[in-house]
Amino acid sequence: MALRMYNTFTKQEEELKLSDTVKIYVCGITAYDYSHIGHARSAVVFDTLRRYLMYLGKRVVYVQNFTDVDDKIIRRAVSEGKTQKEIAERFIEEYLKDMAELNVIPADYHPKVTENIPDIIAAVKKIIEKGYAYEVGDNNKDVYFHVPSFSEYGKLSGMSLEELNKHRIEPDPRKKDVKDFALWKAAKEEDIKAESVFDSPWGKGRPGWHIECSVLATKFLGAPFDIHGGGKDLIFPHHENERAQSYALFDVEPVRYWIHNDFVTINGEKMSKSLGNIIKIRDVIEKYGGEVLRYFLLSAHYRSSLDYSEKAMERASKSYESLKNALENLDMEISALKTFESYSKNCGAEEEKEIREFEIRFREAMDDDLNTPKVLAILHEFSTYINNLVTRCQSIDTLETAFETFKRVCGVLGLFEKYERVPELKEFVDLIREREQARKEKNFRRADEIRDLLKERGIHLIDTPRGTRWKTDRSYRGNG
Ligand SMILES: Nc1ncnc2c1ncn2[C@@H]1O[C@H](COP(=O)(O)OP(=O)(O)OP(=O)(O)O)[C@@H](O)[C@H]1O
Ligand SMILES: [Zn+2]
Repeated sequence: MALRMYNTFTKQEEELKLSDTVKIYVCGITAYDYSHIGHARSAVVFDTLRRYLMYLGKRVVYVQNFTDVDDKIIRRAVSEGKTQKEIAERFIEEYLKDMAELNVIPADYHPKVTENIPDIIAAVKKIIEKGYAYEVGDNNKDVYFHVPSFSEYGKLSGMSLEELNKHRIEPDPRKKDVKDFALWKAAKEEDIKAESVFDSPWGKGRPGWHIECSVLATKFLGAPFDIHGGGKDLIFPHHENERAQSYALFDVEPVRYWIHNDFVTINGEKMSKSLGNIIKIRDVIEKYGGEVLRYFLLSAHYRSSLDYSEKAMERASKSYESLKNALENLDMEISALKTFESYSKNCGAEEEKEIREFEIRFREAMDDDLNTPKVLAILHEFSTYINNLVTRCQSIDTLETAFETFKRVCGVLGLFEKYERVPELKEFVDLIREREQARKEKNFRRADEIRDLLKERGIHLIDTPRGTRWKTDRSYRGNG
C-alpha cells in the first residue's frame, strides 16, 4: 500500500505521488499571545506526517511561517506601549519552547513576514502587472486582488459564487468587487505607533495576511510544491486567496495536496482566543507532560474534531503510561539478561515474524489517511504482546528487535523521544545476588540495606517473578 490522504482540493482521498524530496508548507501562528492546544494540534499533526515521510525514506523540506505583521499583534503592541516586533519576537520564542516540549521538529525554514518584505513587495507588483490586482487611494495606497480576474476562485473551498458574495471580508467602498481582498494595506495610525509600517511603491503600509504565505511558501519550495497544511479554518478565505495569488504569480496550480486538520474543541466549540476558551499548551504540559499532550492530540483522526477535557487528558495519560511501561519492561528485561548473562536462543523466528506483523499493520494504518487512533490501538496490542513476551523469551536478539521496532513506530508519532535506556549493572551483580539470597533467607534487613545502597546511586530495584530488575532515577521518575 502507499500513503493515501484526503486532499481538500479534490475532496477525496488520493494516493500521494511524491518524489524522493517532499516539500511541505504549514501555516504558522500569529504571534500575539501564548499558543493554545488548537495550535499544538496543527503543529503535531503535520509533524507526524513529516516524521512518517522520513520513516518512509523521504527527504522532507519543511517550511512554517510566523505571522509577525497583523492587526492583533499591532493592537497588543499599542496597548502595552511596545512595538510590533517586540510582541511578535516574544511569542515566537514562547511558541518554539512549547514545540520543543511537544517534540515537534523545528522547520527547515521558519520565515517571518518582516524579514521578507522585499519579496512580498515584488510579488504584489507582479500581481498588479499581470492584471490581477489594482491600487486605490492617493498617498499611501491599498492594493486589492481582484477576485473576478481569477475564474477558478472558490474551487478550493468549494463555495458557490452566492456564498462567496456573502462574505464581506473588508468593507471598503473603493473595492471593485465585494470579494476583493487586500494584498497591501495603507498605513493607519496604530500601525505607525506599533512601528509596523514599511516603505513600498504604494507609500507606507504593510502586507495583507494572505500574500505572506504565497510568497514564503514558493520562495523556499518553488511552485508547485507537494503539501500545504493548516487548520480547516484556513481553507476560506486564507488558502482560497493564497491559491489565487500563487496562480496569478506562477500560472500553475501551486499546491499538489491541500491537507487540513480539524479543531480542538472545548465543550464542542472551537478553541480560539476570540471565544476566550483557550487552554495554553504550557499549562497542559506542566500538568501532564509534553508527550502525554502529544498522545492526546493524536488520539483522534486529524480530520475529526477533538474535544479537550481533564477527563480526556487523564485517559490519555493512563494510555500513554501503559505504552511507556511496556517499553520499560522490555528494556529492563534486556538489561537484566545482559547483566546476568542468562540469555538463551530458544525463541526467535516465530516472534520475529509476529513483531514484523505489528510494524506492517502500523504502516497500513498510517497509509490510511494517517489513521493515528488506529495506530495507537495497534501499539496497545503490541504493548500487551511485549509484556507477555518478556515472561517467556530470553533471547536478546528477539527482545532487541521488539524494542527497536516498538521504539521506531512510537517515534513516528513523536513519542518516547527522550527515553533513556536502562543500563547494565555488571558491577552490582554480586550485590544483587546477595540481596536475592538474603530475601530467600528472610533476612529482610540486609535485603533492604542493599536496596537502599543502590537507591543512593539512582538505581531502583524491582522484584519480579523472573528475578531482580531495575530502573534508573530518570526512567523511574518518567522521562516522557
Ligand atoms: N482550535 C483549533 N484546533 C485546531 N487547529 C487550530 C485551532 N485554532 C487554530 N488552529 C490552527 O493553528 C494554526 C495557527 O493559527 P493562528 O495563529 O492563525 O490561530 P488563530 O486562528 O488566530 O487562533 P485563535 O482563533 O485562537 O486566535 C492554523 O493552522 C490554525 O488553523
Ligand atoms: Zn498561511
